[in-house]
Amino acid sequence: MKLSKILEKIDCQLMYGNADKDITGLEFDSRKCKPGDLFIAISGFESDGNNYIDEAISKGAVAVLSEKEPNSKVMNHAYLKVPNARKAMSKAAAVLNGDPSKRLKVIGITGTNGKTSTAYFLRSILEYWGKTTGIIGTLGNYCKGLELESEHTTPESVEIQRLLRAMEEQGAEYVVMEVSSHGLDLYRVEDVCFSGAVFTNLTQDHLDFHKTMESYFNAKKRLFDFEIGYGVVNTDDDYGLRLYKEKKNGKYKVTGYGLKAVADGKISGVSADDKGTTFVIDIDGKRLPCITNQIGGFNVYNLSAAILAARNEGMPEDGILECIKEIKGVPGRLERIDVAREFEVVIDFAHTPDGLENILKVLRNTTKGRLITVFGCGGDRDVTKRSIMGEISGKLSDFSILTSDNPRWENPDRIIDDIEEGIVKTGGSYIRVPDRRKALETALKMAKKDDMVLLAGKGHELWQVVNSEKITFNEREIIKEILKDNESNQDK
Ligand SMILES: CC(=O)N[C@H]1[C@@H](OP(=O)(O)OP(=O)(O)OC[C@H]2O[C@@H](n3ccc(=O)[nH]c3=O)[C@H](O)[C@@H]2O)O[C@H](CO)[C@@H](O)[C@@H]1O[C@H](C)C(=O)N[C@@H](C)C(=O)N[C@H](CCC(=O)O)C(=O)O
Ligand SMILES: Nc1ncnc2c1ncn2[C@@H]1O[C@H](COP(=O)(O)OP(=O)(O)OP(=O)(O)O)[C@@H](O)[C@H]1O
Ligand SMILES: N[C@H](CCC[C@H](N)C(=O)O)C(=O)O
Ligand SMILES: [Mg+2]
Repeated sequence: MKLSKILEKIDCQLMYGNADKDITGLEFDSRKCKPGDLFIAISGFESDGNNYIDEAISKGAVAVLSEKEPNSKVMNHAYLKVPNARKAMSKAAAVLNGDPSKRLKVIGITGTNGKTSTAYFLRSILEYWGKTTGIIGTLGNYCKGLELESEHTTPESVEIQRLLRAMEEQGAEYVVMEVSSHGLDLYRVEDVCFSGAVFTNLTQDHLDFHKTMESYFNAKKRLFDFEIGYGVVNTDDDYGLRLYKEKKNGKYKVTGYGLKAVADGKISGVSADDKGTTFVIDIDGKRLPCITNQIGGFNVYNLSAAILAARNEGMPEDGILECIKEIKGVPGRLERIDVAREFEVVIDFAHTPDGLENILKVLRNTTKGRLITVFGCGGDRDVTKRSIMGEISGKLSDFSILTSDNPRWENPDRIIDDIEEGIVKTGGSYIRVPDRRKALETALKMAKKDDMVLLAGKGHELWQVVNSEKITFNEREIIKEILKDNESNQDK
């Protein structure tokens, strides 16, 4: 595509060069630049892309986009100055990829917890309706057999637009997409045209990045400031209720859901056993009797959000209710591992205070014996959530094993110190086992008849991030190996 086509759509000044050049791709990382790319120089939190312009050019970039004045003459290479490089990058990506979200129906899901779960449920429901549906989120990006790599839950705008185009080419009519607060703050979804948006909840996480809950909320709220078709909002959540009240009489329809009276989609009659859950949603004078194989109070919320979004898309209610009866669970969320022992093992992705509290309450209700919890907290992330999670586990578990969960550049022992600060307040029993494999061994050795071992925090993750290295760590496999070793030791 000619650079001039992109220029037409963005607020920019052409400082050098001409706009007649052909641009074949966009790249914000100089190390990955290819011939024909437009290099976007971003001033980041860690470094400044402007320092890598020469490298980008040496790798073949033919044009540069930046917020800064050019400091070396890049006459042969068009140089565009923009007020906001991330916003310009998003627009350029949409233009270069032919604005796929204008033809697709993209449903964005935001909130602290439950995005992946709600997205998976919604995709299953839409596909049951016969709609080809792509998904973008924490578990990867998929569409009808196509699998596309990306690093983030909500990828960079350049990747998002590329993914949406690929999904459209794959025949997608719908795309369900997790929208993280980082994604919103860093303008990754600025040029995605959303058919609808869901808000699951807002509880403490990511304060390393947002600093305060208010600015975290404001980031999430941006999804609802776009020109969206409708909103589906959890009104049992305090921040959700604020959002609902603010947007209720606005430009688009907002459906509140929850157990409390204010909801438009009012949930009641929740009843669960270990095989599933039943509940009712009253909406627009109708009763929707929901029967599902899924358990966990939080999944009642996740399913309700998915049901109401599908309903807003025009899917017939009987199809939705039929689909949720046997809907597929989400990998790494409340996932029971078949250990063939008298105790049970569950893997879950709880990595926030609210997530951990919820999963522990669910398991407490279904466990006759002791609840043994293995968990840690991510390094280089919200430090203040650690002691709160320690406190929660101390109160709700019979025994906690404090271990590592992606220490990244931090010292694992220091992270555990922070968790320990919270757990000691409760008087709950615990030990520190920083090596996660040893922590799993300890838990499995302790577990007796009717006990439940919860492995929290890693969920679907098949790795442990130590410094910048991603070391293979597959909890499902490791559990099996440990149990096999224990068996053969007993046989000796
Ligand atoms: C806090 C955050 O989100 N940071 C993102 C941000 O990084 P940054 O601004 O610090 O970038 P930087 O390292 O300073 O570099 C500035 C620019 O120079 C470029 N560069 C750098 C070095 C070089 O040699 N050449 C070069 O061109 C970089 O590519 C970048 O464009 O912009 C980068 C690229 O534009 C992102 O990769 C990076 O994500 C980091 C790695 C990250 O870990 N993000 C996580 C926290 C995240 O986004 N998580 C959310 C939430 C998950 C959830 O709760 O579900 C997600 O959506 O995944
Ligand atoms: N609606 C919910 N409310 C509170 N906790 C939830 C909810 N849904 C799931 N959880 C808990 O949070 C964990 C993460 O769920 P899920 O992966 O769906 O969230 P997410 O918002 O996608 O997280 P991430 O921000 O890491 O992408 C689950 O394993 C479960 O313990
Ligand atoms: N999306 C979350 C995932 C956390 C997963 C947990 N295993 C950790 O590393 O803290 C984050 O980036 O904060
Ligand atoms: Mg997710």
